[in-house]
Amino acid sequence: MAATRRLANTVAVITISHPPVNALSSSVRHALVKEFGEASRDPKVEAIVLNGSGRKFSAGADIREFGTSAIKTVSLEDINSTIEASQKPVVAAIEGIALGGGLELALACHYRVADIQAKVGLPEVLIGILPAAGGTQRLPRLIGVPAALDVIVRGRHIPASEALKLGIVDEVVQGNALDAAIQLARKVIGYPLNKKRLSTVRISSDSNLEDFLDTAVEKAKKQFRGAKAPLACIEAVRASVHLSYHQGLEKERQLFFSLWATGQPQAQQYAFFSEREAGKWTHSSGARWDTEEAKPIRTAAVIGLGTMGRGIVISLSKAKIPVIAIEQDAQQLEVGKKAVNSLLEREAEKLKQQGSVPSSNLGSVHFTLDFGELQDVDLVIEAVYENMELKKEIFRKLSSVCKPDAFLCTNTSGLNVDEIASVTHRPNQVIGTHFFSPANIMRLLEVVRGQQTSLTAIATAMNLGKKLGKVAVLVGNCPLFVGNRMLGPYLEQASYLLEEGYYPEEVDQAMEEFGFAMGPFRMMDLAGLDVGWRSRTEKGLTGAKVPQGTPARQRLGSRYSPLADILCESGRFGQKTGRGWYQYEKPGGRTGKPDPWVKDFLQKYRKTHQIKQQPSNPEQIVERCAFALANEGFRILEDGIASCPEDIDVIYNNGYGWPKYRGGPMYYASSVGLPKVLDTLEKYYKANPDVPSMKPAFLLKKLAALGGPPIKEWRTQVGKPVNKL
Ligand SMILES: CC/C=C\C/C=C/C(=O)SCCNC(=O)CCNC(=O)[C@H](O)C(C)(C)COP(=O)(O)OP(=O)(O)OC[C@H]1O[C@@H](n2cnc3c(N)ncnc32)[C@H](O)[C@@H]1OP(=O)(O)O
Repeated sequence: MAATRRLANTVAVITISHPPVNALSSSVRHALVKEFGEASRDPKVEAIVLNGSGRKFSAGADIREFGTSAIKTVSLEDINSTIEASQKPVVAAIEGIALGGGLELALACHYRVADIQAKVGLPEVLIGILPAAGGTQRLPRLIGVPAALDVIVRGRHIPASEALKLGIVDEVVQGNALDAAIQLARKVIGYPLNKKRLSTVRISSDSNLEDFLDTAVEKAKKQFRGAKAPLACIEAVRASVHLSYHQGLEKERQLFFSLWATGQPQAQQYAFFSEREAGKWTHSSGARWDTEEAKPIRTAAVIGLGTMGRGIVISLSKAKIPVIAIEQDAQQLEVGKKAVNSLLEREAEKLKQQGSVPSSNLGSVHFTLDFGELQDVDLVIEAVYENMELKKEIFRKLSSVCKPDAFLCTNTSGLNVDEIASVTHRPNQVIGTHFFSPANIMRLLEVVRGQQTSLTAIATAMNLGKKLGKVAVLVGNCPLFVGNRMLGPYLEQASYLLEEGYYPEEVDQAMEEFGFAMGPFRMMDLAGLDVGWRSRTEKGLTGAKVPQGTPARQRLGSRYSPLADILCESGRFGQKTGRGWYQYEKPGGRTGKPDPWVKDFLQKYRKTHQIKQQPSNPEQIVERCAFALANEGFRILEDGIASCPEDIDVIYNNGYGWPKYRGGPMYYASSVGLPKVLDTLEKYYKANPDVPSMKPAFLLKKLAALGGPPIKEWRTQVGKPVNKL
């Protein structure tokens, strides 16, 4: 049964029952109509309470129904209108979650009681739509336009205590929200309900409100670059100010359909489900997320307190895992300790504001220089800088100090996990955990499986990722893994574009208008140009190891751009030195301005090398950079380094600033059309046979020959996996 009804004296309790999250599917909506109708007609019933089974009110509309005929049967807003118009008081008992349509349903009730652990919100914007069951009209009428706009446009999950302050709920209880709701329902029998019907409330407008809404539009355009849903949300809320409730509803409905027509909701909903699928890893042996048991991680250690290590310590502490933090000398330990403690203070402050007690919600952090203290920890994460010899030295030590069943993780961004594991006595317990900077904020975790990594180690690392609130994606072991490997051809194209006549700010602007959080040159300046330079020097691509007589723009017979090397040779490492592809106000400065030095340097460089200049075409910038990414993604699938295109997209959406409303590079390729992607790459490669990264991948050709099947069918075409996963 999708909803059940029982009688508690004169109060009917209607319980939504659709595990795991009580999504308001067509069958639930039908059941609600039936149960609510019967309760309303039953003369023994004087009040009605609405709750959800499994201590969850509801996660809202069933997202899988969007775009299907099921969504057209029984509209949620019709149910909401019926509830609001009820002559008997209706109380929502909110436990766990009331999100999206779930909160819209609760807003139609006359009263709302929430359990202290509950979270409420209207997160539709995060899946590319707007609250379209009256939410954009009722919430501003309840809590005012500014507060409602913040809730709707940011889509955040609001803790019950804050919801009470905002006025979204009437009561928050420590104990049983259902009992409290029944009590309240009994108490209000016979009270007038008119003021409790939000659709009847009028919002008074003034010029300040108009200015506020106009500013919100400008802010949203900058903040959400290219995403349509936040702007539609603001338009809908604006309608609540100017229009009657019913006209506002009509506007909400129109905005919903116009958003749907942009294709952004489909991409964001694909991204939503892909994230959930990433947790359901499978292994070529047949083992899966639901057959392998993760070991509990009660204590952990982090080696190295640089930027990455600090973020990882905070992540573990926020997941209530006590951490031992190690540095190599007293001075570095002191610096790291200060930085970690200041971040922890900020976290504690946030917890206090949410009404939580920091000491019981943050794991303790103990700082030491002594590896001997690691003998009892369940898991260690090494986070020193990218140097194979240093990492091996640390893993040798860990192997002899840590208890035999402790897991040893390396936070490498691309080094060989097998080589690191080879110096230990327990390569089966060694696994890559590639965090993204800042590790306490970024959601992505690449879990890198080595040849000998055990299934238990995989299950444990994936589970730890979830516990840290991250999206963990299992990938195979190859140089640079998935995300950074794809970055290679992308950055290569960006550099070639500079050689051919563009400037860093033009390439960045095109990619940022496409929706990237940051264009390639801003990204390199932020990360530090010296990182790639060091790696290229080690590989003999630049510096003293390059054989005499090698042409400046060629390595091993392929095209090579030395631009970044030349910048580094001039001491331009990016933000940290105050100069890179841009100039900054000071070393460590954040605001980059186009640099006349770079312009002059590029002009001279092009002249020296007599490079043919391309006419300016921002579309070409996007095509070359985005298709280079996707092409490498196809190769990664062929190699068995990622198990499906969805995983690659999850990595790009959560770790590399790819715009979620474009789904990810593989989804984007699919939506542009694989034959077109293939054709563009083929033309480019024919004209530039010295750029092997743009040679169309075999899998791309195979899928394009099939006419570009939907992305969910690609998996079957990948062929026999190379068993890297
Ligand atoms: C025409 C009417 C138009 C508009 C009106 C209303 C619109 C809406 O309500 S849109 C939906 C708004 N709600 C959300 O965006 C919430 C989305 N869900 C979540 O944020 C999370 O799932 C959660 C906080 C509810 C639970 O998180 P967690 O405990 O970590 O579990 P999972 O995320 O793994 O989810 C478990 C399971 O449930 C599926 N699921 C979650 N929400 C929905 C949903 N709204 N519709 C359909 N399915 C949902 C999720 O995919 C997982 O299932 P699978 O493992 O099979 O994928």
